[in-house]
Amino acid sequence: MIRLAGDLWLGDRPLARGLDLRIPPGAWTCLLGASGVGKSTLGRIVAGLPVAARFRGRADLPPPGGVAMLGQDAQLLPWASALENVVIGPRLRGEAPDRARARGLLARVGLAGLEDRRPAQLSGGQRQRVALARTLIEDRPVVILDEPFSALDAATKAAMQDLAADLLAGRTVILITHDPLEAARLGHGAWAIAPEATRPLALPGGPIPRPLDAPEVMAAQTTLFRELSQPWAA
Ligand SMILES: Nc1ncnc2c1ncn2[C@@H]1O[C@H](COP(=O)(O)OP(=O)(O)OP(=O)(O)O)[C@@H](O)[C@H]1O
Repeated sequence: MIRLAGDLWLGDRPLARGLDLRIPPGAWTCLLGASGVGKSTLGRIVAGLPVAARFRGRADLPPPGGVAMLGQDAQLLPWASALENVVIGPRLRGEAPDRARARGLLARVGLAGLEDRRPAQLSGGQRQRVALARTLIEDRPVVILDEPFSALDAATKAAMQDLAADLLAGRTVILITHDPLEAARLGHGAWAIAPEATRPLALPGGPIPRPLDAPEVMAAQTTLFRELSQPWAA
């Protein structure tokens, strides 16, 4: 279980106090909360990446090298093909890239035949799928998704959510999102992070991805939206 219990500070200013995040293994946990409260920072702390903020408290984190991260912007190298972008991690580490596996992953994300395209020759959704394949090739037990679908149109977003739920099944996933519907579809658990406290949010049960139009998903979306719009009761 990944756990962060304590306070997050930026210089002499508290960002989020009273954090008590528990992230169970093998499940999807969503982090929601106002812009600037520190969600991406928490994701980066779990990933062992540098952050501007300081965390004070108890941190049970995955072992180094155990985390892969996918952000809102695919951050692909513009001059490299889709295939070369997928193998960029091994190449940067000086390892022999497994291009056959990269091709297989591109096929799994629906990009067979587009391996040689540059990012500028792909749609936004296709670029995010390349980034998802790049995340998958790392084969890490913990995956952090930092608003990975937020720039996509509604239909592409739903398709990417389905794909990610399928391909990341069984892993520990932290999904940072502003979208209550996304949390209602994909979360096994969810936390609302606010400056003064963190609290668990109620989600529907059952397997993910939950259907967009399931009554319990639509009801959860409304409840989450209301909860996140309320002034915080610490
Ligand atoms: N490199 C940096 N240097 C200084 N301050 C930073 C840096 N990166 C982030 N911050 C600040 O840290 C705080 C938390 O940022 P973070 O990106 O974690 O928030 P967030 O909750 O993910 O926001 P959003 O939902 O808008 O993405 C913000 O106030 C931000 O301005």
